[in-house]
Amino acid sequence: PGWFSEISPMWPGEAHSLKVEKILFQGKSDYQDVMVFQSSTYGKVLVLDGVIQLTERDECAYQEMITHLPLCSIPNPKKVLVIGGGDGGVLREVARHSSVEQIDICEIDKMVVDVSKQFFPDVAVGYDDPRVTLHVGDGVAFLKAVPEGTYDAIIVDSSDPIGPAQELFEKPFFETVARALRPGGVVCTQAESIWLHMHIIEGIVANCRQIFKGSVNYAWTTVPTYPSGVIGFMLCSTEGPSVDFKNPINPIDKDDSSFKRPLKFYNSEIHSAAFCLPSFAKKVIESK
Ligand SMILES: NCCCN[C@H]1CC[C@H](NCCCN)CC1
Repeated sequence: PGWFSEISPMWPGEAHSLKVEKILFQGKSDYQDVMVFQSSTYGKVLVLDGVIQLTERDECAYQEMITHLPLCSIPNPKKVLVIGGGDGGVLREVARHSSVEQIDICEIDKMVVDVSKQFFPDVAVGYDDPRVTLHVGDGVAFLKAVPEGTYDAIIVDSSDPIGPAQELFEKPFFETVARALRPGGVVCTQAESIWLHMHIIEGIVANCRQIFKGSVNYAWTTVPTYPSGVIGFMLCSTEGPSVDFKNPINPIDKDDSSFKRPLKFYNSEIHSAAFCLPSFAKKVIESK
């Protein structure tokens, strides 16, 4: 009864609101406030420190795009690491790729994992895959301990730069990611909104161009319940076999009945379209 408004200094002067039917969980972990509520029109909603992380109605857009943009750009991904993403949605999408043999996930906040398993079973289903290993801890420390060149793909499903994910937007972190990737390996990170965070994106692109000597591209998609209705991704590859992010080489948009649930959002056309940028963003991103 009433409305939840997502008010934050990260998007001053605006707030997306959702009508609340019932608050289902409220807690405080070692890292952040955790809340789940039943919304009137977007299903259940997960909120961390007052910021919407996912809703049942539109989480498919973000989870499918952040996963399939990198994994459909390289041949036969085998070893995949997810940093963050404790809700399990990215794991669910990675598990669709039959070439994948090992899926590691490093999530700092165990409460996010437990709350997702309790309230978002269709998202946390990703943990059921036998290839998945959960590490609860700091992604930066995890990556430093990983042998060089371990992973084919790393997906950084982080929250925003204010809070526990702050260091996942800084240069040292990108250097540990590059070291953990094989030659021609790929990383896809949550990279904010071109409407709200062009300055943050500018900094991320500049860092990535210095660190990743393969391809560096920015893609974006629509997620109605994220501020400004869009969210972006940095797609980078290390020096080695070339990666053309804009043309998927192993599209999985065929309606393959072998998947328990068909894809709701991703397909090979929207993959390529995701890299088409409006001029104000193109100017900044492609000039770095
Ligand atoms: N697996 C779903 C996790 C979602 N990650 C992030 C949650 C916070 C959200 N803020 C958007 C801020 C405006 N760009 C970005 C995605």
